[in-house]
Amino acid sequence: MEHAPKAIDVTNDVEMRTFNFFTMGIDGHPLGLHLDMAIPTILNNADEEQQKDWLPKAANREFIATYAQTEMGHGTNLKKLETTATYDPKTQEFVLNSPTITSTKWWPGNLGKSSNYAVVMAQLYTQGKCHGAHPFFVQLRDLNTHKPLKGITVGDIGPKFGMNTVDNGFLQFDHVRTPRRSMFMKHAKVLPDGRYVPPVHDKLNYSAMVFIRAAIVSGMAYHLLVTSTIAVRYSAIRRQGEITPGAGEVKVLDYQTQQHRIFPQLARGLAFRLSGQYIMKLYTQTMDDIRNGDISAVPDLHALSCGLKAVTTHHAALGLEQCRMACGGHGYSQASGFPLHYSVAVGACTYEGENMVMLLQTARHLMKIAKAIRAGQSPKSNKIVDYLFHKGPPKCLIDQAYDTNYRNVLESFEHLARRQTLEVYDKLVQLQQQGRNYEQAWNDCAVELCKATRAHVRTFLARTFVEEIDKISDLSIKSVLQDLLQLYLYYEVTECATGLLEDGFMTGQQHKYAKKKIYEALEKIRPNAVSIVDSFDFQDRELHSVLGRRDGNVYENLLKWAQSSPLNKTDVLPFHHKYLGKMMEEARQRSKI
Ligand SMILES: CCCCCCCC/C=C\CCCCCCCCCC(=O)SCCNC(=O)CCNC(=O)[C@H](O)C(C)(C)COP(=O)(O)OP(=O)(O)OC[C@H]1O[C@@H](n2cnc3c(N)ncnc32)[C@H](O)[C@@H]1OP(=O)(O)O
Ligand SMILES: Cc1cc2nc3c(=O)[nH]c(=O)nc-3n(C[C@H](O)[C@H](O)[C@H](O)COP(=O)(O)OP(=O)(O)OC[C@H]3O[C@@H](n4cnc5c(N)ncnc54)[C@H](O)[C@@H]3O)c2cc1C
Repeated sequence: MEHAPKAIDVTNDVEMRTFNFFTMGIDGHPLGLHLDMAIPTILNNADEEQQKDWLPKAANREFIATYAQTEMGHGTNLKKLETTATYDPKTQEFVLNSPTITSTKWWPGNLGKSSNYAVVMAQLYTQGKCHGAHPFFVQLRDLNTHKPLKGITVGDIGPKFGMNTVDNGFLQFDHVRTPRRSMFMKHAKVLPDGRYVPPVHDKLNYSAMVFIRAAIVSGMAYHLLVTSTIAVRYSAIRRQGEITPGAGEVKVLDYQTQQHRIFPQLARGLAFRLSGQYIMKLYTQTMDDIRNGDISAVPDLHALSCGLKAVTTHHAALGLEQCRMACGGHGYSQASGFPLHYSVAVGACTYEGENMVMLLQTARHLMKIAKAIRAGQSPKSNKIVDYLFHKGPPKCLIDQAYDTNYRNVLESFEHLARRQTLEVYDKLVQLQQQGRNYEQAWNDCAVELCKATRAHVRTFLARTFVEEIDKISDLSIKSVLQDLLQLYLYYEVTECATGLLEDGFMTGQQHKYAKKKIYEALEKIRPNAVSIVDSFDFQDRELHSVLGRRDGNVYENLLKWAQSSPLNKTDVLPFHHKYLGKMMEEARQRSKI
């Protein structure tokens, strides 16, 4: 038939994701971990033969797999995972075991009820020696009955803060045997006789985590752009109060405070989107390099993905909350769509590496660079960190008339990142000279180390935003985006003003100048705000929001939404006369006596 709907191609990743997303919503679905973590693990950690066997079946959804790493007792410190996989050369099998309560796998998405396979991270023992955590591809449930296999205890961990459409689960192994070839063998291997062959880089097993950290950056852009769309649209129909007495009530979007609350979230959403594209490209390139035997970019990718993940999830959480509050009372209703987006987005501050831990990972990388700088070494043509080696201007120049492509603003961010990085490095060295060991000194500097990472990530986000806008050739689009860029950059200057003022780099006057540029940008963005968010072309079913409806018919639909609540199916609730009615009747009778 000419107009028959085309079937979804389940082997097409983008098509599948879009389909899942529209049919099952944003708070997760049974295939989430299968698509986002299990398949990437197969792609990057299975050897050729394993891929040939597992990948087509995974793409075709002949099984559903999850990523089971975190345990009840350990999520961050992977060295202390307790699940063991002990090789038995006699049978050429691994024996998987959960020796303690705290070794119970806990949290993996879709593990509870949906998955019948899992990528399981377990401490690998062979020939009496532990080689650290390695991934294994393990069948959990019978393919026909879906019952757990012998020796496996599996279930759901119960309701959570949000994402309750995902069956996050628990899992225990009681000496479960799995073939030798169920170990992912692209990097490390165990030979039939039990000899261990180490990988070229011992963190290559962690590539699925790196993938999600990179993906999260665009994910957070999505959440911010969606919620600022809701807030802008609602603020453009909500009228309350007057700016000019007697001139009638204004749209709340006309208040400067409202613009200052919402527009920076829009600008950050765009910034995250552009950096999200950058880091995904870097991820793909690095994985290609690894396939060709070049692992040199692995530390850079790890450092950038950890820092971006931590900063963007934190800012998304704060930004979403601003959008909610900008919608007043109705923002607190589920009809706004905010509770759903908020509870999904804040999960990302924790999963895939707790944010502080991620900031500190990037800081490790920064400290190596600081060491090289202090040793007088030259930069190594690394676009992301080379600026740290260069001396910038001694004073801030943001208020100079000629600031081609915001060079002066970028140099301010660079100055702060450089100063913070070198200062905390010097402190680390000094503490060690005073007798602290490295780990103690590190802990004493941890807050400042996190600040160094944030300053570095801010520099990266800002530079990427400037460079990407510069590439746009359509002048009408460019000019609108330049307004958002202006807002973004000066907003970030004020956000880190303490650091810029602290060493006298920026003056109080320049701080005032940055604020002036923010207010100027808000004014320029206001007339285009609704068109900007409309241009994202989100469908109403994506926003899940009565307030953010594209047609702006908020009030009549809010009433319909409330009337359709299950509580309103009957005028009088069935148990009214049994409890509250009875209570009031008895009270009335008593007061008559
Ligand atoms: C259009 C739709 C949009 C909708 C919106 C969607 C929004 C979201 C978008 C996408 C999300 C998809 C949904 C996903 C659902 C949720 C999934 C959640 C899954 C999980 O949470 S899985 C579990 C994640 N767990 C963790 O992240 C654990 C955190 N811990 C670690 O990573 C590590 O242990 C550590 C980094 C803390 C330290 O590692 P460790 O092994 O102990 O190593 P060290 O000895 O400390 O370090 C040695 C050395 O190695 C370096 N290193 C560590 N990790 C890596 C790595 N991955 N790559 C490269 N190098 C690494 C480390 O820095 C050290 O380096 P150095 O010695 O300094 O040189
Ligand atoms: C919604 C959701 C989905 C998840 N999905 C999965 C999944 O599919 N698969 C899976 O395997 N796991 C999953 N997880 C688990 C998740 O990856 C971990 O919870 C996360 O990595 C944090 O680890 P933790 O719980 O051990 O936190 P902890 O490490 O116990 O964190 C507690 C506090 O200690 C601090 N802390 C810990 N170590 C350090 C340190 N070295 N330095 C400074 N501070 C430190 C942290 O900053 C934090 O403030 C999921 C979690 C959530 C919330």
